[in-house]
Amino acid sequence: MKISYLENYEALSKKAAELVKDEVLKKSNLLFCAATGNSPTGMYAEMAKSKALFQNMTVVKMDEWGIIPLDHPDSCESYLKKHLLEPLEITENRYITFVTTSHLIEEECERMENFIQHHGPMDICILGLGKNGHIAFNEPSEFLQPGFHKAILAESTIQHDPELSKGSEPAYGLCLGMQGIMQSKKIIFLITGKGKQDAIQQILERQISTQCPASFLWMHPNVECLIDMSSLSA
Ligand SMILES: O=C(O)[C@H](O)[C@@H](O)[C@H](O)[C@H](O)COP(=O)(O)O
Repeated sequence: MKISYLENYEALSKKAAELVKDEVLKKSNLLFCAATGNSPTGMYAEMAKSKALFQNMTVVKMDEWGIIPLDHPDSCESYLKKHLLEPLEITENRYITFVTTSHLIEEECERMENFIQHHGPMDICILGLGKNGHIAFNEPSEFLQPGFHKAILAESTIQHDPELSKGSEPAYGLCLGMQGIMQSKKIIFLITGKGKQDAIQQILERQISTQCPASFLWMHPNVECLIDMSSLSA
């Protein structure tokens, strides 16, 4: 994992967008797996300034909350539409998505896993760091899951949106598994935001543990980890 320290969020966003631009110039039809959340928002805005470069890129949604519908303003779907698909003019046929409705979970996980097996691996996978060390919704646990799966969300993850706890079953999400992440050709790992010092420290200790799924990124040969220095003390 190559670690770069950036002065602030803006610098991190610019650097991350530059890294993607370098890749799209080498291969225009990138398969781009997109995280949501605060970490990549600035990076996507930077990419939108050069949207002509991304005419052939296919975007894959990395994860989605259960319980809330896709058209809910807090869904990953709504986020991607607003921050990535519309600004970059990614057409419907270049966007791979899924629903999280309870009776379709198994089917959707299988469909996404098949997509990855047939069209993958991802050329670029964008990851953010959860406060508890999660990547996508791969939460700290005794075991991690390789495939696209339903994940029961940790308490710190649910705090993102109280609506997620409204259903009759534990709050869940669907997400790309550890194998899909680890097989990506390049990973851009964005570390920014408050309350992440413990997770950052665990990563920097270079000890690989299922209790910090992000620590597995040390085993990947091509990870650009960008750390916003303000998150080291926030
Ligand atoms: O939101 C997602 O798509 C990811 O599943 C999630 O892993 C996220 O990257 C982290 O929780 C960090 O979230 P922030 O970027 O909002 O800090």
